[in-house]
Amino acid sequence: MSRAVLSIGANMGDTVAALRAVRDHFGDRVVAASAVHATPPWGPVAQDDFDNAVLVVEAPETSPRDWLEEGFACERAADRTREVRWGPRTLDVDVVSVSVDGSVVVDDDPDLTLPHPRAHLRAFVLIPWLDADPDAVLWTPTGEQAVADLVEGLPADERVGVRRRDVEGWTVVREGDR
Ligand SMILES: Nc1ncnc2c1ncn2[C@@H]1O[C@H](COP(=O)(O)OP(=O)(O)OP(=O)(O)O)[C@@H](O)[C@H]1O
Ligand SMILES: Nc1nc2c(c(=O)[nH]1)N=C(CO)CN2
Repeated sequence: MSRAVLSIGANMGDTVAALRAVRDHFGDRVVAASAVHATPPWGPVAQDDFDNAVLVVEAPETSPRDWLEEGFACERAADRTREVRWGPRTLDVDVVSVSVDGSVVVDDDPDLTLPHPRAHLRAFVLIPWLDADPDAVLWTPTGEQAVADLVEGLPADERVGVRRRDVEGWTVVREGDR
């Protein structure tokens, strides 16, 4: 079984519709979904706040590259353009981590680096991930770390800006609930 943690985000257009479209795309393969979180922009570009969520998806026989390609397909469907690195976008789908038959995939391929090399720094990834899976663990070059501990270690000002939203029709599914 292949399992991926996907970080999805948007800060242009109908952001909630864009996140919903990704969730609908993965359908029954979504085994956990965080709440939608409003998050201040991470990175050097001044821009509007994002809406972010984390989906955990599972399916047999799906390679890491397949998960990435499906994310790209969702981005294309949202008319995503890549103008400025870390700039505003209608949809971003990042593959945070993949495991196959329980083993974490570690790869430094620039086209698909796993786990995502900046995930451990990002409140907009870690806080929603913790919401979907309170026991989540992230592989890092210095060993596995509980996502709860990574969140604790973030600067307080990055944590407080991330706010859980109550979005009509968006059901939170916690790991193990299904
Ligand atoms: N784990 C990953 N998830 C998604 N894309 C990845 C990953 N590793 C490498 N990439 C590559 O990164 C490229 C740029 O992706 P994108 O424009 O979404 O980056 P970004 O969202 O601006 O920045 P960041 O990578 O810091 O999230 C993609 O073409 C993709 O091939
Ligand atoms: N809060 C937040 N900030 C970002 C995001 C994102 O999804 N959420 N995506 C970015 C593109 O790489 C850059 N900055």
